[in-house]
Amino acid sequence: MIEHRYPEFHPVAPLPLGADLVAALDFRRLPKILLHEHLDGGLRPASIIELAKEQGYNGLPTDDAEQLAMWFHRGAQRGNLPEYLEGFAHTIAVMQTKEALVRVAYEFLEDMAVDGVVYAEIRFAPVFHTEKGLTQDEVVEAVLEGLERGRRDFGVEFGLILCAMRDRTDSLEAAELAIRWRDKGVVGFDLAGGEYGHPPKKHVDAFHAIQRANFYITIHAGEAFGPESIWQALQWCGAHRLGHGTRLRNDIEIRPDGSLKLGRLAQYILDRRIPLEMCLSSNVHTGACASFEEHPFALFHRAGFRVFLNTDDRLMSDTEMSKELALATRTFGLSLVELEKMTMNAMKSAFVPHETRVDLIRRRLLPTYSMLFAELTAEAFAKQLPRNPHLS
Ligand SMILES: O=c1[nH]cnc2c1ncn2[C@@H]1O[C@H](CO)[C@@H](O)[C@H]1O
Ligand SMILES: [Zn+2]
Repeated sequence: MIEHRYPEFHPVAPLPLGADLVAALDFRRLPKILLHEHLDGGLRPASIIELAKEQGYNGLPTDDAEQLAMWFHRGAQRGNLPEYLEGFAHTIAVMQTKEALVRVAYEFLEDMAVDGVVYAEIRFAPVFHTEKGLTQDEVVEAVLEGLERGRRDFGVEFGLILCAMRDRTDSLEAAELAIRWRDKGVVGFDLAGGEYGHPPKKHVDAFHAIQRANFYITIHAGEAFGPESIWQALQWCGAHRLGHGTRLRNDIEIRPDGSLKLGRLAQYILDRRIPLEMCLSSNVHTGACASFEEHPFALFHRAGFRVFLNTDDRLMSDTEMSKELALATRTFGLSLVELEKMTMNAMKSAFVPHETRVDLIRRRLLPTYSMLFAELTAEAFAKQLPRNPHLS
């Protein structure tokens, strides 16, 4: 594949940046945007053990950090969403005090810095963190405190998304909580939890409250249920983005000649540029996809949908952004142009003001990508030079 961004400026014919060069990149160096990750799905195993001791929680299956990581990962790979979600009982159990919440949020941003993420949206359900007496407002305040400290210390920008849970009946309260905390770090509202049997339209009151406040909505849809759930998320609930959207694949037909026939829903999502927060590892673990190779991410991407990659639950799915990008690059032969495009897609879809998005694109994304293009082009030229036997 010929890959070049500024051929008109180049004195010589552009060189193909072969897939091998791109795949050999250290993916931590790519400036990344993460919009779909759960705070309670990404704790460090060692921190869980320490926090459990501090809070007197005896329910952990082991107090060896490596074993614990493996335990979470094993439990999450059973091929269905309800079992995937079981591990959260333990992470939530150790996130019940102000100190614990501040720490987990702070460590999240430190992990983001190590992974090369420059802007992250993190989500969680405050209602799960009141077992020891914190109010939901105190819970949000503590998480924001940890995130603010993390922003100062690690230079990673963030936005917080509050989740309502689809099997509960208090989504309106969750929406009101999100609205109360907007302008203080909360940037949007989500609906999470088991999808099957819990249609988003049950929560229209919550979504209408968000819409009336001119606020932002993303909804988990099309992960464990089909296009009907995606359609409800968009047309009943007014979602601005979709969490996963994987099963939108069922609304796209591949004709024998390889061309695509889009159903009305898929065409709408394409035309309206609805962002799809895709999560490869998590989808394979929950059974939304049988394998990485069969994941519709590349199909969507190459058909022009506004897609980008995410981690979902770094602990449960044993992943990080660099890993997801490497995996996608190797599985689908992504080029550097495609990686950059996907990162731009994510930044454009963030729930922060337009000016902030443009600023991050200019300051954090474009310069690093330009440098990487230059570096890889130089490497490709160097490979073509005849070997000089006098220089070792
Ligand atoms: O992939 C997912 N699909 C649906 N719900 C999820 C997923 N990962 C986590 N949660 C749910 O969201 C809550 C708030 O963060 C978690 O407690 C978990 O129950
Ligand atoms: Zn999720």
